[in-house]
Amino acid sequence: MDLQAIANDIVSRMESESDRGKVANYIPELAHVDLNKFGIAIAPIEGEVVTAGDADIPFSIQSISKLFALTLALKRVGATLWQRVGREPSGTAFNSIIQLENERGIPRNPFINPGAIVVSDVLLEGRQPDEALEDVLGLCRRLSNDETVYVDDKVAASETLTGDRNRALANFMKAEGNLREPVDRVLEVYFQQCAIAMSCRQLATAGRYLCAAGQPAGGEDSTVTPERARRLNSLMMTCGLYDASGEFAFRIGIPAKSGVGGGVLGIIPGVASVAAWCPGLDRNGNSRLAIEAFEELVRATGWSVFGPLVPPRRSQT
Ligand SMILES: NC(=O)CC[C@H](N)C(=O)O
Repeated sequence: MDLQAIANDIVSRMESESDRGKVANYIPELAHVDLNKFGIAIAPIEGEVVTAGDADIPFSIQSISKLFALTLALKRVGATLWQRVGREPSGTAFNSIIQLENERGIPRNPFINPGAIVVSDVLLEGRQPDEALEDVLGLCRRLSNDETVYVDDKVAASETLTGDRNRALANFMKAEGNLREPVDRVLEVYFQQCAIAMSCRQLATAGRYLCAAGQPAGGEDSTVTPERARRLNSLMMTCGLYDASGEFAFRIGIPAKSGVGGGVLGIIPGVASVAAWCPGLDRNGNSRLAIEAFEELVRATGWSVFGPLVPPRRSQT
């Protein structure tokens, strides 16, 4: 299979797309990013990473960081985490408040904002915010094999200024007894981890730990056991794209995690890790063109955990 030709083809199709969605502007610093950017990187479990388009430009990974933070929190406290965070799709927006009150401060899953804020609390317990952040940043650097991965301070400052909704979620959980550390310190960790910047190449390389766990190519990496990788993948499948997770599973059929910076990381277990990026979002806060790119990719490669996608017959189009 010529992955380079497939990636090039996806980039040229995306270049001609006129409906590119809208950049996230509730975090003002993200509103400056150029809508015309598009990149894709495919990291097979063995061999060279294939890239096309703007695959080496770092972007704000935002909620994709929730995956790395969750990986570390599970290492820290194991399955006890599930007493404080659920494992069900939320069916609501990632920053919804209403469900949290109905469910007494226990977030539905670790990939919506309140769930990730609990995860930040777990990472912070017993240490300083910069130590907890170093843990997440260090994991991103180690997995991507690139020490240049950094926190974009402007994005972190921008979200700290405008993050009142997240403050509301965190204060409510504190009132319900589901946060142990002070709200400001928990959010300091959360806002900064969301502001980690990575390129598609770095992100796809990092995602290999989830597609290679238990495979010979997984080698000695002890980031996750094969069992935990399977569970993280299943959470990505059911909750990784918020309220659009069902639609993504229906159309594309691989575990994935999105962020409002416009990135999507997708895992094809045992095969490859893929990152796509275009900053324009759809109404659910997922990148419009990154999702299209994944659809093109699984159609061209047959990669889907539910079996190959067959190109539609002419009569059906
Ligand atoms: N969906 C996202 O990427 C949301 C992350 C963003 N930092 C927020 O808290 O709103």
